[in-house]
Amino acid sequence: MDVQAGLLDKLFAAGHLVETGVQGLYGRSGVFEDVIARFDALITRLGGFQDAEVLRFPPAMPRAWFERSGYLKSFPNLAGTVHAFCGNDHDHAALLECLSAGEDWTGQQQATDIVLTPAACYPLYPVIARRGPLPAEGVLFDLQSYCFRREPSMEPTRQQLFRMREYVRAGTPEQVQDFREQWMDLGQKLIGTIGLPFTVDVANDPFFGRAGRMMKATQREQALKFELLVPVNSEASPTACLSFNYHQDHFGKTWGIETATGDVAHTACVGFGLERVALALFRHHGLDVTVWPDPVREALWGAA
Ligand SMILES: Nc1ncnc2c1ncn2[C@@H]1O[C@H](COP(=O)(O)OP(=O)(O)OP(=O)(O)O)[C@@H](O)[C@H]1O
Ligand SMILES: [Zn+2]
Repeated sequence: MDVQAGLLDKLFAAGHLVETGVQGLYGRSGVFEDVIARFDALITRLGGFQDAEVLRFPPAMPRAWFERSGYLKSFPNLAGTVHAFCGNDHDHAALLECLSAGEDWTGQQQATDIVLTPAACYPLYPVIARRGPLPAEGVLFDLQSYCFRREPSMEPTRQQLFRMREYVRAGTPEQVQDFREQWMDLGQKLIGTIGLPFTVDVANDPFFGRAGRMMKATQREQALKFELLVPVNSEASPTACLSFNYHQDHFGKTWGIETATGDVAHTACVGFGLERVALALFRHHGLDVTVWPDPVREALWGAA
């Protein structure tokens, strides 16, 4: 049974999400934002023992970094590029004419040197590489960004602009694998603390096209991606709220990141889908946060 066929409508009616007419592009209420901020802070408290370096990027990155990252090879359909008007007075007049005639005016737009960030960790790898070889203990970063993916959907959990909090580790294979193991435990503890039912399962990224089929199979065989899933839209297909990714030497090779001993660095990241966790909380504990179970309120807002 589809337990929450009307979840999106309920969220609109409660004012937690604000409709724009575009699927997956929503405004958020103050309460919704507060839930996100509290959950974000809970992650920080849980991860506080790690001494991660905090970095924040705007939700866009240099096109040159994006091109080199390999994203277009794997996910061309999800990418979002920033285009802008680069014309003269004549082109401006033509644009306005198209606009008022209800015709396509976007032919005037040209690609800029900026693209939208597809995952919070994408702008980080070139920055790590630029700093030179890693220290012997490796490095750990704390990131958060709005991310764009062109995947319009009626499911409130699949948005085109959403926030991802991440911890990203770079170092030796042992260091990054230990990190991922540790966060697979901590992630389950975290979601348990806020009273959500979950399962953890091996997963794959949505690699594009025929070549992508092979990559999906390999990723699963090698157990490079795990997801923590919570039923939100339906019990039958639970939603990935956290993901635990081991990239092996993919980004190390792409960006020339070296360990202290001169080997290609390995990387891993744990990603928290902030909107998805907030939506899971509303789905399971109700649309009114003041009546959420005491332990959940305590975990998010502290003791009353
Ligand atoms: N379209 C989206 N809307 C909201 N949150 C998302 C979306 N895509 C991913 N996320 C969140 O960001 C986290 C990290 O992104 P990741 O690339 O691992 O997701 P994903 O495996 O592509 O998700 P899915 O399999 O559902 O498409 C996910 O665990 C999820 O919580
Ligand atoms: Zn990542």
